[in-house]
Amino acid sequence: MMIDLADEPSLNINHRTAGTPVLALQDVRKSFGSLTVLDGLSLAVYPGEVFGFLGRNGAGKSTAIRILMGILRCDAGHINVFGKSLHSDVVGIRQRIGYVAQEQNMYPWMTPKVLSRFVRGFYPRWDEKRYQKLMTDFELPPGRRIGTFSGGMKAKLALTLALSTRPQLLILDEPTAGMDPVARREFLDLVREQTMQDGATTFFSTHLIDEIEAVADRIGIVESGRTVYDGELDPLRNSIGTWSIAMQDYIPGSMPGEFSRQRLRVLKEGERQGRWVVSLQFSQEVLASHEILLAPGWRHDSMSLEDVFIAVVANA
Ligand SMILES: Nc1ncnc2c1ncn2[C@@H]1O[C@H](COP(=O)(O)OP(=O)(O)OP(=O)(O)O)[C@@H](O)[C@H]1O
Repeated sequence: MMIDLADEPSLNINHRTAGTPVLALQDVRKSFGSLTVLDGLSLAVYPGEVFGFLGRNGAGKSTAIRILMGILRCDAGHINVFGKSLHSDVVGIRQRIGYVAQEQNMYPWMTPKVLSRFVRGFYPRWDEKRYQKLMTDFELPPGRRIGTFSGGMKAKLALTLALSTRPQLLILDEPTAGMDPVARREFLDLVREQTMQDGATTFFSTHLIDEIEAVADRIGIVESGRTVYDGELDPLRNSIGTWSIAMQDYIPGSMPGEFSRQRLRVLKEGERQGRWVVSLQFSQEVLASHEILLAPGWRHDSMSLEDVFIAVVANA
């Protein structure tokens, strides 16, 4: 039986339109000299969601975030935050954003206690009670010099600061780098809990797949400065499958089922441990219908989210 693929398979943008986006990037471009880092990046983040921004090292995540924070200017494209153009009111917009950078550059001679006195003046919504509570929850010593903190402690302090501004948008740039697994889980749980409490929106950059799985409602995958997927995790996971067959049974060019090569996307195929392995992406309708009839000798192999991510970025 031929399978009828109603839609062309694609990795295109599939927005869930839940109101006006809190954050919208459209065709954003940025180069450093001859190096193009953002090559038409587009994505939208909706109110109340945790959006995982996923990409390999060097994909352009931090550059995009630095542009969002007004630290860098893009060469072209449009950025809207809270429904208005970023450049119309960078300062006002920043006051409503909590930002945790990849590396913490805090004055090493300050203590958390002194730091809160220093920072609160910049943020009209500063919540000292919350600051104290989070410091206690994270077991951060209020009177110790920040220069003596470990990387994980600094990241927790940065999150504490960001959340104490009662942000409407929390932007986290690979915040758990350098944390042990227990601390990382604690950190992610807190992000989830606090943002749900406030109804805030979170934009979370990482290259760690398990973090995304733990917290994100939707994801954007960036590769070479372009969005290669923007949507929920399950449809992406469900649209990709891997099948394999023993090498001696493989007929070159054959497929694991009766479907035409033109109507699907071959993400990867090749020999691995004596088997011919094929990773394919289908239209979601076909997968939802469970109509894939395997040709003799083929078996369906399970795929982790990491496999899915690798398949997607390798073909971007
Ligand atoms: N100021 C700069 N001048 C020149 N090149 C830069 C600059 N900032 C970033 N780059 C380059 O831009 C590319 C993307 O870097 P970026 O830090 O945005 O990636 P990333 O996705 O955040 O990576 P990672 O996960 O490793 O942090 C890299 O090749 C980097 O070397």
